[in-house]
Amino acid sequence: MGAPDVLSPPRTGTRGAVVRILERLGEIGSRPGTPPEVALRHGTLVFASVLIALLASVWVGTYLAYGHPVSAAIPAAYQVETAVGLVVLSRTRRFALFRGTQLAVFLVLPALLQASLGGFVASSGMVLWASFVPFAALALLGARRSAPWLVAFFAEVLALALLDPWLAQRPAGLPTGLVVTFFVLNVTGLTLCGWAVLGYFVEQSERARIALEAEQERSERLLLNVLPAPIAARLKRETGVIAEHHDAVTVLFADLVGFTARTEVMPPGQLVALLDRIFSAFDRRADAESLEKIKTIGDAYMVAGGVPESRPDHLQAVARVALAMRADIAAIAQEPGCEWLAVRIGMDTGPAVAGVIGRRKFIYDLWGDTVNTASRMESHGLPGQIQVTQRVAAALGPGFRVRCRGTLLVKSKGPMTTFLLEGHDESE
Ligand SMILES: Nc1ncnc2c1ncn2[C@@H]1O[C@H](COP(=O)(O)OP(=O)(O)OP(=O)(O)O)[C@@H](O)[C@H]1O
Repeated sequence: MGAPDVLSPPRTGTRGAVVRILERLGEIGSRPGTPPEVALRHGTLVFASVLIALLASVWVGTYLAYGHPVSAAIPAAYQVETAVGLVVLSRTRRFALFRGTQLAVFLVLPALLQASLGGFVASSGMVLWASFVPFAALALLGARRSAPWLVAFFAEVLALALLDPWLAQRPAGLPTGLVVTFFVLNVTGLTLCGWAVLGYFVEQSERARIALEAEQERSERLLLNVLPAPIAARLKRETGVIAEHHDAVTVLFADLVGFTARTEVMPPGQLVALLDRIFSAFDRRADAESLEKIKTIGDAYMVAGGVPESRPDHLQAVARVALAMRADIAAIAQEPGCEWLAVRIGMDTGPAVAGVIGRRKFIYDLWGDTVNTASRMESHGLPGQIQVTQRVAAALGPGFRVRCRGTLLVKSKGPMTTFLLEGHDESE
């Protein structure tokens, strides 16, 4: 069962190239086995750090050009710190260390740069960049653990505000046009970084959501393969045993006669393939009548009607399936090498308890006298025949042809009059 294509990000064109780069970045800080959502956070910070380090070149170049090497050294220090941090991260995979230093450096450096340039106005509000820190902390650490970073940012802005009159006495003296340009750059740059990081986050979460949905759908399909839908729904809501009494159900057991003996002469692969072919045909017959396949037990097949939801025609539906199963086996037995194949079918109808028991490898099953008797009808039956109880024969109704077999001594039950279901007249 292949995963749907929606899971795969685009692999071609510019978008594909960007996705590949982002994925590589995400791998840098993640140990093998890191859950995808955690790796996503790692990748986001690495991506943001690299993006901002690249943008920092604009400030480094400009301050150098205008003769402010100390101010230029501050964004350059961020670039060096990021490069060293990434190398250490890729070697140690200690993401917490990288995260802590990145946040701290990104909180402190814009404030230092602002101070070096002469306060809020002269630096074009450089401390704005530090507002990125509480947002990043929120995304990386969650609301509670990011609170100290928010407080630290506020404290920093307050300290700079208090120091501003003093800092403003030593302005960097950059041309007004450049100061305004930097205001524009700081505001737009910060917005661009925020947008890109948020966009990356949204894109990744969307992919994770789609992957999760596909996964849920797969498990749902698997669950519905082994449990009837209403029972699966109940099992998801409730814990504990599910056992429901049903007044009227019909149970069928079908056993492949001589199959066990064949295991000694037929290659196992061939035998299993034949069993698969037969049981798949039986599955189709049960599905066609909307009956609940209960299980296979070795070379036996069990199906029931009237569970988990009651239906008035449970007996007739199971009887039709019994005849169809017998016809399927008769057809396969015509094939060369399969002449030995025959099926013995038993049926009974009446009350039963149906449900799910156990905690592991559980299945939906049925219990009670009706089930035991249906099993006995099969085990005391004849190859190629459908043996049914008197109550089945009496309730089948028009269209079904039955013949009395006689009285049998049935294990655990004593003498029982049984019947053989011979056919069904479609016209009835
Ligand atoms: N849910 C079920 N699935 C498969 N087989 C079942 C189920 N319930 C009952 N049977 C089978 O029905 C048959 C008859 O059951 P019953 O309880 O009358 O026999 P028993 O006393 O257990 O005797 P034994 O198991 O020795 O044949 C048993 O072979 C039992 O395995």
